[in-house]
Amino acid sequence: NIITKEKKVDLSEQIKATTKDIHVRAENTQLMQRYQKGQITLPQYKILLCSLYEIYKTLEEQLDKNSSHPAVAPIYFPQELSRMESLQSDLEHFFGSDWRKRVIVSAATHRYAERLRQVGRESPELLVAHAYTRYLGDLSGGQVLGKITQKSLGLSSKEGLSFFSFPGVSSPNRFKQLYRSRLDSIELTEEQRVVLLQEAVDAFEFNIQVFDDLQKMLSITGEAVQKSEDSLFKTSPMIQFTVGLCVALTTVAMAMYAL
Ligand code: HEM
Repeated sequence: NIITKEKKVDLSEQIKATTKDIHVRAENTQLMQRYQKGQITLPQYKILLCSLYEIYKTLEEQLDKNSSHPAVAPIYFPQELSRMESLQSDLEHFFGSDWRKRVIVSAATHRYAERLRQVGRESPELLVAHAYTRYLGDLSGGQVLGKITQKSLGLSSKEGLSFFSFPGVSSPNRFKQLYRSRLDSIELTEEQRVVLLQEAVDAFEFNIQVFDDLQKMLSITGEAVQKSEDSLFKTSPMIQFTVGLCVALTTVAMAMYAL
């Protein structure tokens, strides 16, 4: 009828408006704050790369599998956007040729990847929300983050930073425009649209949890190093008890032997 045929709000505008608040939350996570201040260290960056690898590997596997799905096809740009290979070469740069054995992934990253697989299996149109959240982010704030990373890590060349460069995209702004027009061309029922917008918020939430997990892992690793240094001088109560027991038993045994 006439009412439903009235001009609909574009999906690209709706998705941006719906994720505005959670974007601010993502920017304000401790990890992103430290990042922006140029306080990211090499161990921190390496661990972030591991998570990004797991996320993009899964996202791109699911996009490839569903590339002819009517909702996915318009936003399927493997040549221009695919990050898997660039992450592989960055990981190889920082970890060496045995990088595959050294990739460690946090629990939140596993949950994110699990959601991507589930969506790919059960409702591929929701992959649009995930692709939007990562790729448009990379083409926006990601460009500034690339420069910050190079500076923070004191890298003289672009080596190890291929994640941030998109050789197939000559103008990120123009590409973002194209991407938005493709988003707007996707046909969705009203219900699918509502669910997709929520999935975009969830996609940001998954990213926030990954950042929080990494932040925790890093402070624990920091503390763990400190603790293991301390423990060279302090023995645990259990060991103290065991040593005490051995001494006591030896004393008793020696006393019995002497008798
Ligand atoms: C330090 C952290 C971040 C900074 C400084 C930052 C900055 C920006 C900036 C300047 C834009 C362009 C806004 C515009 O074109 O109007 C943008 C867009 C975007 N960012 Fe971020 N961002 C950060 C983190 C993130 C994270 C963690 C995600 C998601 C994982 C994300 C996802 C996006 C998306 C999807 C867009 C496109 C919005 C649209 O045009 O529809 N950003 N960001």
